[in-house]
This record gives sequence, structure tokens and C-alpha cells, in this order.
Amino acid sequence: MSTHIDAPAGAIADVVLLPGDPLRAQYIAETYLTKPVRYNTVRNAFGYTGEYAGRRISVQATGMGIPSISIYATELIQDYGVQTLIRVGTAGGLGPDVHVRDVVLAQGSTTDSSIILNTFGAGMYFAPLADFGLLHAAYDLAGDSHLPVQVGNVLGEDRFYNDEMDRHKLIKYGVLATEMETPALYLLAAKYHRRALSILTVSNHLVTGEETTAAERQTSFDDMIKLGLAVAKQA
Ligand SMILES: O=P(O)(O)O[C@H]1O[C@H](CO)[C@@H](O)[C@H]1O
Ligand SMILES: O=c1cc[nH]c(=O)[nH]1
Repeated sequence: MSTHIDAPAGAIADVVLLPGDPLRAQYIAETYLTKPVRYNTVRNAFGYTGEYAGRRISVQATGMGIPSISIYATELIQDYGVQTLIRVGTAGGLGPDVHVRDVVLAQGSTTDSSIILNTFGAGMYFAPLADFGLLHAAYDLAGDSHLPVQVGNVLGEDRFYNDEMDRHKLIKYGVLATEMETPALYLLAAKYHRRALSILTVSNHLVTGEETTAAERQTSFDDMIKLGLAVAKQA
């Protein structure tokens, strides 16, 4: 076991889907995996391993924000040897061409977090990027299933409530959507030479105020989850 994951060695697959919400982890495991076994309940950050189309896959809840996903991603990599990490999360729309229920593939992640500064020191602005192979596979698989996706830069924010940030400048520079974990996931993947991708569903729009109903949210979550599983199956 590791500090935050109470699973024996070998209980976690080499590819893991990472939702923030533990109940989304449970939903993915119970809806899509055959023979799912829950390997973690520490802090209710549920983790499951099962099979999807013959491929062994795990699903681990990460909680919200960079500190929380950093704990789970680091332990999955260091203590359980996980090679491929695919976040399946929600995001707030920013760009004018982004709408609720859209699926966004995070090619890169801009951030106001100090993790880049704390890793590289002043004057070096490392760009956290998705693994190109996973991104390419996700884009192709989405096309195969006629699921429109947007690909680009997302904001990985330190705060959910932040009325001091000028997001309009970021929108002018093409940032599509905002969420709270991707820069840490991509940074850790780079550090440990692992593969990572964030697939996001737009649940609300910060500029237009567009919202989803619970039923619509569920459908678009399913599109994202199925895409994440299809990418994981190939990984
Ligand atoms: O839906 P999840 O995966 O938790 O992701 C988004 O939702 C949370 C905020 O409500 C943050 O974790 C953000 O990144
Ligand atoms: O971080 C997030 C996630 C969903 N919606 C937002 O507005 N922000």
C-alpha cells in the first residue's frame, strides 16, 4: 500500500482513468468495467480495477485540485508502476466556440499554480503537454464514433472561485476551458516519463453562463468516459 491508497502490489492496472469525483469513479467501474474490484476506500477516494473489452483497467478518484491529484498520480506512478494516466474530468467553458456538453482534449495546460515555478525556478516557464500518442488516439477514436471534440490549451486553476483572475486575456489567446488538475498531471507525467491525457466535459460556461441539466451532464459524461476507456484499451 501507499500513504493514500490501500491496495496490495499488483492490484492496480498499468493504465488508470482519473476522475476527480469518487462517485464518478464508482459509476465508471460499475457501468463499464466487468468484474470491478474496489481496491481503495481511504478518504473515500475510491479506486477500482476491472476489465474493459478484455483490457485490465483501473479507475482512481483524485479529488479536486493540484495538491490532491499530485498525491494520487505520484503514488500510482511510484508505488504501483502505473504507465498511462487519463483524466476524465469536468471543465468550465471559456472560449466563444466552446459550449456545455462539448468534449475537450487538453493538448496543453496553462496555469496560475506555483508548481511550475517551484519545479524549475524563476525565469523558466515549462509547458505541461499531453502525450501526443494518447492525444492522437483520442482524436481519431472520437472521429470514429462521430463525437466532436475540441483540442487545445486549457487553464488549470488553483482556485475554483477566483474573481481576481483576468480570464478574458486567456480567452483572447485561445484558452478553451478551465479546470483544476491537468498541469500537475502533465508535469508529473513528464517528470516520471509516463503518458498522460486529460479528456474534459464542459459542464458550465464561465462567460455565457450556460449550464447543463443533470441528465445532459450524464450523457456528455458518458461520451467522455467511453472515449477515455477506448483510449485506455489501446494504451
Ligand atoms: O469534475 P472533476 O474531475 O472533479 O474536475 C473539475 O471539477 C472540480 C471543481 O468542481 C475540479 O476538480 C475541476 O477540475
Ligand atoms: O474547475 C472547474 C470545473 C468545472 N467548471 C468550472 O467552472 N471550473
